[in-house]
Amino acid sequence: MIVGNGGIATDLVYKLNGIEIIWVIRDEHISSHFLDAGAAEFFSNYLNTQQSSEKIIKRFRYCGERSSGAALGPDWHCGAMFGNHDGKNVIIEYKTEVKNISKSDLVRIELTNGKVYECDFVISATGVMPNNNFDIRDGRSIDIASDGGIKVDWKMETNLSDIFAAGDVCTTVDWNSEHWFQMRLWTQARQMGMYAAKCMHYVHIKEPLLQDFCFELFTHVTSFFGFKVILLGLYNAQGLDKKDCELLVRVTNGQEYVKLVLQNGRVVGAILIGDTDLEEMCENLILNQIDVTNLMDDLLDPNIDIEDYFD
Ligand SMILES: NC(=O)c1ccc[n+]([C@@H]2O[C@H](COP(=O)([O-])OP(=O)(O)OC[C@H]3O[C@@H](n4cnc5c(N)ncnc54)[C@H](O)[C@@H]3O)[C@@H](O)[C@H]2O)c1
Repeated sequence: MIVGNGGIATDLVYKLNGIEIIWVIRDEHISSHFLDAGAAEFFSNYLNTQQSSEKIIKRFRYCGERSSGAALGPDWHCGAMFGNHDGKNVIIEYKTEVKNISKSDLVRIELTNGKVYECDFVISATGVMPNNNFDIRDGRSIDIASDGGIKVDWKMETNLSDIFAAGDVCTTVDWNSEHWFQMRLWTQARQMGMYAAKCMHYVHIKEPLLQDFCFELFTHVTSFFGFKVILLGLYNAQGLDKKDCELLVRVTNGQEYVKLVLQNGRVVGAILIGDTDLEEMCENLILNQIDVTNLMDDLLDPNIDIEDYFD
């Protein structure tokens, strides 16, 4: 049984083969932490896919076996994992949670929807919680945000001067980034860590500092069910009034899912699944805020090379 609907759960459902999986999610569609209902529908055909061979990866791969150091990033698991079941079968239990777990020979799980399952093991992948449980020797206290994270300003500094926080433990407050928002992801943790070090140095040498450009635009690149997934800007209209937004969607089953989020005729976010080759165009459209009202019909027309248009 896999409990949770985020990155780890989605990765594992794809990577585990030769096994029967019961996937317990609180939401109405899979992978809701990242995807909208349309994208989840696109992936629904791949739930029982047996992953055969790894695609060739053209980037440096991290390995945790020989050394310690940075997080493994997308290499936190290697290759496919096989059980001893004939084939693969994924059963999804929507809009439910675990009510009770007990252990005899097998693990017995009672769900809030009344169903009871017995399984060999349970993987709980229900996200991260900031660990804010520490004391400062001189009795001063650090400001904590409502989600439990340590509040940091745009220089990653807490309310106590010379104390900085970065990554999952912190919560960004009053950051004026139009197209960026915080999400507890290893990519952001890494960027924040490097940026915090730079901020500390600049505070120390008392020189002015500009906010790092990686906080200008939310970007996350990953892969789900063997497809490249790129999330840009306010890709799910995060923080926007949905009434003001328009969506442009192009779906080619088995190949790609493209969704652009527009507000006042300007692209503010995008979900790109598959080898769409649209990421650079979307990034530029979001950052430049070009009015595309007159181009709506052409923007996702596969017969028009829209990138040339903007060049
Ligand atoms: N290196 C990588 O490529 C990689 C891959 C996956 C995840 N991660 C990282 O690992 C961390 C944890 O990942 P994750 O998948 O656990 O978290 P996540 O934040 O991606 O998703 C958490 C999910 O759990 C659900 N949830 C929360 N409480 C629940 C409950 N009581 N019952 C059922 N569902 C519940 C939420 O609705 C959400 O869908 C994240 O920071 C993530 O960035 C890294």
